Amino acid sequence: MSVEEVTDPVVTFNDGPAPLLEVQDLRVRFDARGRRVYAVNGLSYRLEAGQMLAIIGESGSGKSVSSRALMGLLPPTARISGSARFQGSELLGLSEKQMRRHRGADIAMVFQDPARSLNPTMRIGTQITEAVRAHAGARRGHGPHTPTGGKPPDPLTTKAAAQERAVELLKLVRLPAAERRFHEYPHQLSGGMRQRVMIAIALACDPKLLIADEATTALDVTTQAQIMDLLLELQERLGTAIIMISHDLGLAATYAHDVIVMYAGKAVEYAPARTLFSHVRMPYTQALLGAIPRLERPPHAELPVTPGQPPDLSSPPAGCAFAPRCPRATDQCRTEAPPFEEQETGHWWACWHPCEDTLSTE
Ligand SMILES: Nc1ncnc2c1ncn2[C@@H]1O[C@H](COP(=O)(O)OP(=O)(O)OP(=O)(O)O)[C@@H](O)[C@H]1O
Repeated sequence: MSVEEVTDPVVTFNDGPAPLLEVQDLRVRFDARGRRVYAVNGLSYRLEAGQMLAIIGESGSGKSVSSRALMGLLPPTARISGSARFQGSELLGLSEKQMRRHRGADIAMVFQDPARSLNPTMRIGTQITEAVRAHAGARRGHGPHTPTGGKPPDPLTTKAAAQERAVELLKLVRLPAAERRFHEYPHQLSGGMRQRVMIAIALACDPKLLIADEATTALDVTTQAQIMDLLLELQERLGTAIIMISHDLGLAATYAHDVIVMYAGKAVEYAPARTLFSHVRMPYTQALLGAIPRLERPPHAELPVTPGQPPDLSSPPAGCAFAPRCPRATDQCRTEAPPFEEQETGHWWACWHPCEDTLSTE
């Protein structure tokens, strides 16, 4: 089977005003060393400005790959198809130069490991100042150190103004003693502080969309809650839309407006958070809910969802990918993939034998 041969009907949304981001039938496969991996297999969703969408699922379900595809951050072995329209314009298929414009001005990403993303040899103030100047340059179509081609330079490309903005950003992300920390190196900061710095760098471009990929996973639960509160506050104050990628349904339930549950590269359930958690339909979501991480669980431990493993994405099964692990599975599930459809208003799922409300967590 190849991605091109997949016959799932393409999800279509009811007409309405164009959202900030509309992803339609996103597919990503990797071709390397004679092996083909079907990492994302027809993902569709909409994200409105100022909203938070959580993408949830076990390790390997395609959460990161689907988001990196939007940012043009996948290796050349990736084959991408579908559509991702950001403010009405297509992101997929852009050249690296065109994509850099978006990364520099509209969309930013924060990753799990701030220690690796920050330069250990540079003071954090310098790193944020550079980001501010680079984005100001990108807005004007030039870098901080390149000629302006007759255009007046953006004030933020000057060092002093950019430094001032950098301190402002550190205060915005509530870094304690921002002015002092400005002169420190990453190793002098705690993990939570470093993540605040990464968020400050991401905000340097005033993004309309922030993708937080397991941004709090490496942190202890208290710091995790502080960072999530910060993201929520920024979203409310600045109107930034957020895609939160996480293993953690508890975080999604607390912070997100909408939730997508992914399994084996597909969305299997998608609804406003309140609907999803009070009327779980997909047995996989039900299994995840039974496995919300306990406080003592190590942060990177696999979710003990339900016995069995997700399928090998180099040979996806013909029927429902969750069938081999699903207590409700029948022969139909093993042979025929259930369509992903809006089965109740605003609530999408892909299951032949969905859970009834009596099984929900209400
Ligand atoms: N560069 C690559 N080449 C081949 N396969 C890849 C590549 N990157 C990711 N994959 C595969 O794509 C699938 C989806 O990976 P992805 O990182 O999106 O999962 P995830 O849900 O984000 O998992 P995690 O929570 O562990 O980050 C996995 O099977 C992974 O092994």
